[in-house]
Amino acid sequence: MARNKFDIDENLESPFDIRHFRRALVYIKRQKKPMIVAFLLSALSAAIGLTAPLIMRHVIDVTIPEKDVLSLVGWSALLLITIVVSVILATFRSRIMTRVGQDIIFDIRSDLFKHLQELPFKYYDDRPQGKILIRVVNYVNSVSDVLSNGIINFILEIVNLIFIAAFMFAVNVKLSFVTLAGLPVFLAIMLLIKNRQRRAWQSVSNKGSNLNAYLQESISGIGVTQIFSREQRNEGIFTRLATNFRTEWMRALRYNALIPFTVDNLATIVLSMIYLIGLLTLEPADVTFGVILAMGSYAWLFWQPILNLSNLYNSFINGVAYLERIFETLDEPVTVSDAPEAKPMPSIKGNVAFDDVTFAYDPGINILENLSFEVKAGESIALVGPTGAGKTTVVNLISRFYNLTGGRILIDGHDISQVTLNSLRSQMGIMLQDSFIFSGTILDNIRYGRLDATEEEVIAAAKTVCADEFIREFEQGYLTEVNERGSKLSQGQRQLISFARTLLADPRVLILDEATSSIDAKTERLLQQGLNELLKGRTSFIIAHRLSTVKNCDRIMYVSDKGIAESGSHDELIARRGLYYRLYTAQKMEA
Ligand SMILES: Nc1ncnc2c1ncn2[C@@H]1O[C@H](COP(=O)(O)OP(=O)(O)OP(=O)(O)O)[C@@H](O)[C@H]1O
Repeated sequence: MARNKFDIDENLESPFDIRHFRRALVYIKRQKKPMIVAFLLSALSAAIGLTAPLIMRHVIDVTIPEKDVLSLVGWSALLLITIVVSVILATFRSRIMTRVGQDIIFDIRSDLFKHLQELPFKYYDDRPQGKILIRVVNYVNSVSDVLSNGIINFILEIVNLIFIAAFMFAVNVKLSFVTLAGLPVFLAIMLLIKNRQRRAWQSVSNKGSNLNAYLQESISGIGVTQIFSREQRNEGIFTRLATNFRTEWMRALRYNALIPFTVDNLATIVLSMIYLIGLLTLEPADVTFGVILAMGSYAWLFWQPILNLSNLYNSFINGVAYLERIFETLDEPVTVSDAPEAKPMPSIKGNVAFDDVTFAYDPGINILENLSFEVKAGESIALVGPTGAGKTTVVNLISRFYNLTGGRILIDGHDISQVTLNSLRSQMGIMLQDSFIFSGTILDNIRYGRLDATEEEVIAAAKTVCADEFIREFEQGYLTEVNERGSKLSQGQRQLISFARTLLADPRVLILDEATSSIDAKTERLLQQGLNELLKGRTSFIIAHRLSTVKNCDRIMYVSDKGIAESGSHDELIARRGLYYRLYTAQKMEA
């Protein structure tokens, strides 16, 4: 399914599945104690609140006719106390539940983040980042309230309803049945709109997800947008997505608004019926004026939990749809993971062998086919060749970022699919063209390579790769704060920092994918000395379009036609006058 586009809706049409909700109990169970306390506080607060109509009935039927002022003051004071106590209890409950909600958010987000960190490149290749982000941020926010307050309120409203019904029947049975008569009408209306309402909210979440994905993509690509003056066009796309979102939101709200509208009208009709029937049967029967007033209050109170329950039902429906997305992410298989019997990779010497390797990103479209070669420890290998030939793919496979379609890759004779990922990758150093800089200081960024490195070691690494000089030119030197993606730094400076980071990690196998492409020729010459130091005794794979960078490598492999078309030293390949020769002479002529 094409998911990797901002305007393709995610599929949210699966029917309401209570299993997602049951699975969420894991998170709820961890909050059992505070939730029980909160529930008891709420129940107590609600029960106290329900005594008000009884007090009113007594005051109207007994205290006022007797003109007992002292008693009236006493009852008024009691009424006030019930209100104050009820408010205090509700405040405590609200505090507890805010905490519970945040703890649930924390737990789900931690699980999601941990899983996202383990998911293979393939997962990220297939979907826009914005759609991943909205799951971790917005969807988790949305379900937390349903899983915490939602559950408590649901139980509470049911209990509330039972309490109110009990009080109501205790006061007058006949008028209680008049109140209940509105229920079947309400249920029929709910049944009529529930599916449409659910689909409307699913659509809102889809449009929100699309909007988020586009926003994220636009912010990341703002440079390209401005270069190509695409602002107006992008605004058009954004307006379309935002309009879709607004339209769906308004549609969903119309369904939502139908519920209070129905409840209010039914409650008013029921209330009128109570007054009408009550007045018609007023004394000498069992109905007093106080009873009619109390029943009116209870009838009004009775419809409140029903309104709340229908709103909660709506939240549950949405919550389950969000839970589905969250669990789908958590269930996303970690396809690149440790084999059941995986052993740690022993200290790597650096012999690398491809044994009949075939690889496809998408089934049926092989990028590499039956590729075999051997590299001795300490050898430096250059991978050159046309764009899209598969050079990056070759080096990504050495670090096992993807699983092979066929064949094996061996390091020092160990099949890399049979060793633990951590032990393998921690001994590899990978530097990409787009050197990622994290928000923090330059020091932190270099130290990312080895967290326990001392400041001296960080500086030494920076010196080796010729980064020390420019870092010291910043006012704050190594403590200069850089933004996420390193927007304060030039592309070349980012590459140098990332070089220092890799050097610090002291890897046995080094992979440089266009790592020096943004460094000027003068700095590159300087860096070359450091690089020679860095390469000594390590196996290295260097991808570079600028052939002058890789001339001195022990071996140059020309990647094309799903394999290695030519392989040899620079001099050998020049003498052969083949593909490499043509590429080299073409570059020389350009220069
Ligand atoms: N994540 C991916 N999903 C599907 N196909 C991909 C993916 N990444 C790369 N490819 C395809 O695999 C082929 C090899 O890509 P690769 O990046 O290895 O080429 P390359 O030789 O490193 O190219 P360049 O010199 O442009 O960096 C290309 O045809 C590309 O379209």
